[in-house]
Amino acid sequence: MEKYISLQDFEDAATNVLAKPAMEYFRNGATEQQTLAENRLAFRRLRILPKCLMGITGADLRTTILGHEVSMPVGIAPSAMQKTAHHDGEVAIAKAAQAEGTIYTLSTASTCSIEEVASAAPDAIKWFQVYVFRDREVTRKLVMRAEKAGFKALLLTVDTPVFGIIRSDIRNSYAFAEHLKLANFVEYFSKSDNADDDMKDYVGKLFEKTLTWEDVKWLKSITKLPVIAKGILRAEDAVKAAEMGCSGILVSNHGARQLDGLPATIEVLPEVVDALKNYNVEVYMDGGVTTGNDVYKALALGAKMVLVGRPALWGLAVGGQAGVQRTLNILRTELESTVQIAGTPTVADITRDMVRHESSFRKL
Ligand SMILES: Cc1cc2nc3c(=O)[nH]c(=O)nc-3n(C[C@H](O)[C@H](O)[C@H](O)COP(=O)(O)O)c2cc1C
Ligand SMILES: CCCCCCC(=O)C(=O)O
Repeated sequence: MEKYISLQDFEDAATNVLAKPAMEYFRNGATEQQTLAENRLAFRRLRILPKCLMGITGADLRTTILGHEVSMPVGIAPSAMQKTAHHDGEVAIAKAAQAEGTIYTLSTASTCSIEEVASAAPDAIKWFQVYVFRDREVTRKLVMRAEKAGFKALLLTVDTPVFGIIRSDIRNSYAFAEHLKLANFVEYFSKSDNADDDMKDYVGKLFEKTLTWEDVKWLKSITKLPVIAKGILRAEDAVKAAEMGCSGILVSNHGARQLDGLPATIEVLPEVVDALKNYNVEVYMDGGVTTGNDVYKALALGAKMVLVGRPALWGLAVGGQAGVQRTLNILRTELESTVQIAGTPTVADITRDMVRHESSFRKL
C-alpha cells in the first residue's frame, strides 16, 4: 500500500477498482453537489498560523473520547453496505480501526452484522449508528444487541427524514448487488417481500420519517450507552440535544448526501462549539476531511475528533483492511507533521488562535 501517499491517491485508485455506479453511489452528493465541494473547499479557506521555536521533541496525538483513549482524534463514520466496496466489508474497516487504535462506527444498514463485527474486532472501540425503525421494537432489539456485543456508544442520525436526491443514482438506476444483505435485520424483513423496490427505497419505507426530540428521550430511556446526535448543524439544535441528555454531537451534513446548499461542516463547527460551552458534551465533526491539515483545523475550531466516511471506503475498495490502515496512517503522519511544525505537539495545545480565516488577513 506504500505507493499511496495521499487520500486522493486512494480515491483515484478506487475509481479503477469499483464499477462506475458503485463509485458514484459512494462519491456523489445531493442534487447540484455544491455542499459536497464546499465541505472540502472551506478547509482551504482556513490558514494555520504556526508558533516557532517551541522546543518540539515529537508529536502526541492521543486523546480521550467519551472516556476511551484513542491513538489519534480521527475515527470512522458510518456508511451503509460496505461489502459493495470489498468482500470483507465492515469487518475489514473495524479491524483496521482496531489495529490503529481508533473508533469504528457500524451503520444500521451494514452488510456484516453487529455480532460479526464484534467478534472480528473485539478490541476496537465500536459505536453503532442508529436509524430508528417505524417498528420501535426492531430498533430496541438492535440497540440491545449492540450493547451486548460491547459497542460503546450509539450515534443517532437526526438528519434523514427522507433520503436525499443523488442524481447519479437515479441515472444509473443504482441497485446494490443482489447477494448483499442488510445483515442486522434479515430476521425481521426480507427485500424479496418488496421485490419492486430498490434497496434504498425499501429501507426508506422501514425507517421512521417523523422522528422528533421525544425519540431522543426514548432512545436514552432504553439504553445505558451514551447517545451522540449525528447531523446537527444549528447551535440551537446542539443545545436541545445536550438538554435531552446526549453525550456528544456530531456536526455533519451527512457527507453532503442529504440536502444541497448547506454550509460546509467546518463553517458551522465554531457556532456549535460555542453554544455548548456550558454543557458537558463532546463535539465531533465530519465532512470533507482528506488531509492531516484538515483534521488540525477542525481540532483548532473545537472538535474533539473528526470522522471520515468516504476516505475509509476508498481505502477499503483498494486494499481491504490494509488499505484502510494505510489511509488512517497517512492522516496520522500528516497530522503528526502539522502539529510539530505548527508548534503545538499535543492535541491539547491546538487552540482556536492557531487557525485564521483567509479573509482575516490584511488585503494586499
Ligand atoms: C456511501 C455512504 C453511505 C453512508 N451511509 C450512512 C449511514 O448508513 N448512516 C449515516 O448516519 N451516515 C451515512 N453516511 C454519512 C457518513 O456517516 C458521514 O456523515 C459522511 O460520509 C462524512 O463525509 P465524508 O464522506 O466527506 O468524510 C454515508 C456516507 C456515504 C458516503
Ligand atoms: C440500503 C440502505 C441505504 C441506507 C442509507 C444509507 C445512507 O445514509 C446514505 O447516505 O446512503
